[in-house]
Amino acid sequence: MVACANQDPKDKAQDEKISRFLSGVNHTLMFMSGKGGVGKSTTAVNVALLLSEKGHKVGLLDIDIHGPSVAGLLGLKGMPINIVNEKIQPFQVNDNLRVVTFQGFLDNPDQPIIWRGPVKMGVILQLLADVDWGELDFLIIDSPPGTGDEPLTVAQRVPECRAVVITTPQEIALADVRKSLNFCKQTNLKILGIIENMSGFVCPSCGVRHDIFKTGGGEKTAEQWGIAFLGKIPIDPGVVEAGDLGSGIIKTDGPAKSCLEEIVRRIQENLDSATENK
Ligand SMILES: Nc1ncnc2c1ncn2[C@@H]1O[C@H](COP(=O)(O)OP(=O)(O)OP(=O)(O)O)[C@@H](O)[C@H]1O
Repeated sequence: MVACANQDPKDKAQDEKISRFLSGVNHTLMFMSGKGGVGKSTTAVNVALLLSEKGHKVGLLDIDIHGPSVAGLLGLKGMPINIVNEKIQPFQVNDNLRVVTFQGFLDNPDQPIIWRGPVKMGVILQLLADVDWGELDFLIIDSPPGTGDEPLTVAQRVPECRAVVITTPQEIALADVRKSLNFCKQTNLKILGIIENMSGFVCPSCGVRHDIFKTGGGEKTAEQWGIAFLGKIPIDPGVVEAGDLGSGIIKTDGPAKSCLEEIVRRIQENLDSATENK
């Protein structure tokens, strides 16, 4: 059930502000998942890094208020937030990648955020409306798992946004993904496609493949729902290492890197054909 309140005049002004601030952004993608821990932030961060390495201007916005991971995955823990003329200045990670995460506002990153919905929504709206992104080819939004205030705010306030849904292949994750897909339908959030993460593991010592969380569930779900399948990423210890070091998958040479490169290619292809068919 989607509980959408009637639009308040204040909302209209806020919406205008959001579209003004995002007017220089070509594509906005929200990375979502039904279940926690399926690798949504890892995928979002690495897709952003790979796009930026290809020369695209990329913004990465972490709207996971309770468990932000983007700063850690990029090795940026403790980065301060810079505000100039009341506009949040994104942190420059490389020539083409700029990042904003709520973590930058916290003095102590280990302090839990204990807020109710309206306060949280105010912060998310501020992260959408007050960041000085400038011109971007891609804005990638990393949302927390599930269908709460954070993805709902983006779905309602950023009409040009498209969802990229991450899942692992086993039924317990797919059951929650179906909720995410229904959420997209009910909020009219366009879906760019599904990514299946942690899809099989090839033992580096003996070369035998083990489908630890099964395989193919994300692809099958995409087929059943008539949604694009963007690709599979295997379990790769290099991904964990890159995440813990904050270095990004770009610096690894395991099997996940080539799969992510292929996924980035499909994301671009699908966006191009979506734009042509507009
Ligand atoms: N393909 C993979 N192979 C191995 N480990 C992975 C893979 N994808 C993600 N991981 C690891 O799984 C853990 C969880 O990943 P991540 O934080 O990206 O998940 P999430 O879905 O964003 O979680 P949250 O519920 O906090 O939003 C991390 O330690 C990450 O390194």
